[in-house]
Amino acid sequence: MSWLTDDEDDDEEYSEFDESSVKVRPNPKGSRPRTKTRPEHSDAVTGRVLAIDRGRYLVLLGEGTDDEHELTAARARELGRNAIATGDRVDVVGDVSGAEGSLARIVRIQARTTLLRRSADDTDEVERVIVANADQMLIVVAAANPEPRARLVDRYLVAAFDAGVRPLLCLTKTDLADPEPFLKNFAGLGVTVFRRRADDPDVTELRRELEGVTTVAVGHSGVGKSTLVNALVPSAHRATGVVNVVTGRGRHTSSSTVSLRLPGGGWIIDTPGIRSFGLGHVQPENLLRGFTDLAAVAEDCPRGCTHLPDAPDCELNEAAARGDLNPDRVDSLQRLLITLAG
Ligand SMILES: Nc1nc2c(ncn2[C@@H]2O[C@H](COP(=O)(O)OP(=O)(O)OP(=O)(O)O)[C@@H](O)[C@H]2O)c(=O)[nH]1
Ligand SMILES: [Zn+2]
Repeated sequence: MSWLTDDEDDDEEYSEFDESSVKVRPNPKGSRPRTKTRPEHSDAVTGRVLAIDRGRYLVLLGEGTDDEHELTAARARELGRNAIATGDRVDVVGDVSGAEGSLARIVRIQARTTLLRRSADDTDEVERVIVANADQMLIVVAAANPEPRARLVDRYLVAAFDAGVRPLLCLTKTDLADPEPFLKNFAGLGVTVFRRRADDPDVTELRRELEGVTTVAVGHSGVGKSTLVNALVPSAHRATGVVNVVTGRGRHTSSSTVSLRLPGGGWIIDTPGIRSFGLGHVQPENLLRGFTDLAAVAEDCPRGCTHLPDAPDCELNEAAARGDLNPDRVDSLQRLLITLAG
């Protein structure tokens, strides 16, 4: 069990092994090593972190080449407390053969395109990195059993927009309930929505949206995320053996974050159910990044404008009132801002 499971106690259990607990830094690039004495490691090779378990990193080298192979690595001391996340591109030295029993060393983390984080709770400024370099976040929600909660989806959306990751919404178990009333909550967001039922094997549409990019799948336990991932990646059961490669022990796969290659190219990173998705590290202004149309208008807002419905002279509210902006869209942003404030 790991910190990403649905059980908070496990969070503690894992934390002893978890090196991804770092203080918030205003500059995400601050996570790159900056020691003057850093050796060059000119022989280092770059790979993709597929999975992490107890201080061991499963790294894919030579991706897409004839020499593609996995290896297990530990972090070099010089990385200090800089967190390495699944999806990170890392520079590796030492025995990079991937041979049985070999252990390489990660000496550098390459600059990230995106970084998905969470805090333990909303007041906590200690953040944990969940996934690096994801292009998209597939938010999986069941139409019923468990009942969908707009607030939880809002929180995922906030995290995605903050991270600069494109959110997608997938409603599962549509055989159990009509998802449309729930989906009305998100109408103004312009998020692409997929509807799924496990008795329909066709995932072509969703697969097309995931091809060639890296998507992190998130969802509360029991929503049918594993069922969905297995439909997307038919060999997932074999491939999720990566966790066993890392630990050398049998371990239930859905208790750790794993990277799975999609048949048409691209990656899906499956995270176990996350119960708490603290947003203590998110700056409200960062949310606007996901709303480029609104961000342009908000440039004319007074300094420090909250953009909430009662904000004086807020250009978003005024433009919506004038009919220059879609009020649904402004509402959606405001709901997320309220989520963050509340
Ligand atoms: N009726 C119905 N049941 C489904 C559907 N998809 C999944 N289920 C069932 O829902 C339950 C949970 O599915 P999982 O795929 O294990 O859910 P999960 O989100 O991966 O849950 P964790 O493994 O706890 O993270 C299982 O009993 C599935 O058979 C669906 O489309 N319709
Ligand atoms: Zn404003």
